[in-house]
Amino acid sequence: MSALLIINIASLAGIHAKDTLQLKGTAMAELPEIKNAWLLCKDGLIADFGTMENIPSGLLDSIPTVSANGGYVLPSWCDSHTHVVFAAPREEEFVMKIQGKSYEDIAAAGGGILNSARKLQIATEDQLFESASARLHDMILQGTGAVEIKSGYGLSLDSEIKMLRVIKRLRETFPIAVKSSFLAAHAFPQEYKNDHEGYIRLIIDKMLPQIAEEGLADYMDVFCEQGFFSVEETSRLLDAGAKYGLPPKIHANQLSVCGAVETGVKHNAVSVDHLEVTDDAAIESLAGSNTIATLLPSCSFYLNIPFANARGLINAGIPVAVATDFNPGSTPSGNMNFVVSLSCIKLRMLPAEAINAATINGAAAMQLSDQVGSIAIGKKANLMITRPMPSLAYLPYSFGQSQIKIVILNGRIYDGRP
Ligand SMILES: N=CN[C@@H](CCC(=O)O)C(=O)O
Ligand SMILES: [Zn+2]
Repeated sequence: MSALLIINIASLAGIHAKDTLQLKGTAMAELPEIKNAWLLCKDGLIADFGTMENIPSGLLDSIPTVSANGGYVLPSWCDSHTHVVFAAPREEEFVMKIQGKSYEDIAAAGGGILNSARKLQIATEDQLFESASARLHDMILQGTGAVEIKSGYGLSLDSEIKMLRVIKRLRETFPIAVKSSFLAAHAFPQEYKNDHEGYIRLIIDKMLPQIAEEGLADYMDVFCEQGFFSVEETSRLLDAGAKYGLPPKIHANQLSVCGAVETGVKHNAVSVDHLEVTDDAAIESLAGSNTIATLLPSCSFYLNIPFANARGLINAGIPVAVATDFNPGSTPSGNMNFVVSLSCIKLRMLPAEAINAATINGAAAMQLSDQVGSIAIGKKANLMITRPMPSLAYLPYSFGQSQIKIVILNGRIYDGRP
C-alpha cells in the first residue's frame, strides 16, 4: 500500500460529490472548499480529507507526510483539447502574423496545418515521442493531470497512424490519463485540394478501419470551417467515426459561422470546441443538449481573434470547459494557469467558474470526470499544492506566474521522471 498525507492546507478547494460529473449554470460558480484541511492519498486515490482540528489521531505518526505550508490544494487541471504531438514550431508564421497576415492567409499560402504536416511526415516516431514528452512534462509541472491529444498533422495513412502511436506511447509512459482524438480531417492535403471526395474516402475506407483495429483513438475530430471541412463533409465523417464507436469532439465556429456547432450537437458530440464566433444559433442548439462547450482563450489571445461568449453560454445553462489548444500554429502554449487567467480576464468568468471549467468540466469533456477533476473520496489523487495565497482569486489574478509548488499524481509527488 502506498500512502501520502497532506497537512496544513489553507484551503482544500474543488470538493464536489463523486457523482457530480459536470457543472452548468449557477453551479459553475460554486467551488466548495474546506479551510485549514488535510487530505490522505492511498493507493493513488483520495482516501479521506477533513479539517486539521479533527485529523484522526495516529494518522500523523504512521503515514509519510507533506505540509502544504498554508498553500491551497486543488484538483489537477484537465486539458481536454491539445495537439502536443508535432514535429517543429512555426515561429516564422508568428512573424508573418505580426506583419499583418491572417491565420487564413497563411494557411491558403501553404503554411499552417500543411506546413506542420510536411514536417511531421519526415519525422520519426521516436523524434515525435521525444519532443511531445518534453512538452507534456512541462505541462504536468504547470498542473495538468489529464490531457486529450489529437492527430491531424499526418494527413496520410502512415503519418496519422504514426501520430496516434506516439499518443499511445505517451499514455503508456506518463502517469496521467491521455485521451486520443483522430483528426485526419484537419485540412485537405495538397494532392487532394481539388479532390475532397478522394481524401474523405481515404479517411473512411483506409484510415478509420486500421485505427479502430489497433484501438488507437477514443474520439473522432473534424475541423469544420470555411476552407477546411464543410458541414456536409463533417457529417459524413462523424457518421463514419460513429460506426467504429468513436464519439465526436469537433473544432467548431473558430473563424466563422457555418453550422459547425449545430452539426456537432446533431451527432451528439461530447464537446464542440473553440466557439470564438458564438452566434445565437450555436447557443440555442447547445442548450438542452448533452454537448459541452470547450473554450480555448489562449487561441483567441495568440491569433488576435474574438473571445468566445462564455457568459452567454453559461447563462444559457451550457456546461463550459476551458483547455489550452496547445499547437504550433494557433496556440504555442500548454499552460493551463494562463488559460484560467484568460478565462477570467477575457471570457469574464469568475475565478470559481474558470477553475471548474478547467477541472471537472474539462474532465467531463474527456469522459473522465468519474475519475479526475474534483476532490472526492475514491477519485484519483491528482492534485496541485500552491504557494500560500491570500485567496483563490489570487491564482488567476497573478497571470503569467505559476503559483504551483508541488504536483501530486496518483498520490505521489511528481518528480519529473516519467
Ligand atoms: N483550428 C484547427 N486546429 C488548430 C490549429 C492547427 C494549426 O494551426 O496547426 C486549432 O485548434 O487552433
Ligand atoms: Zn485544436
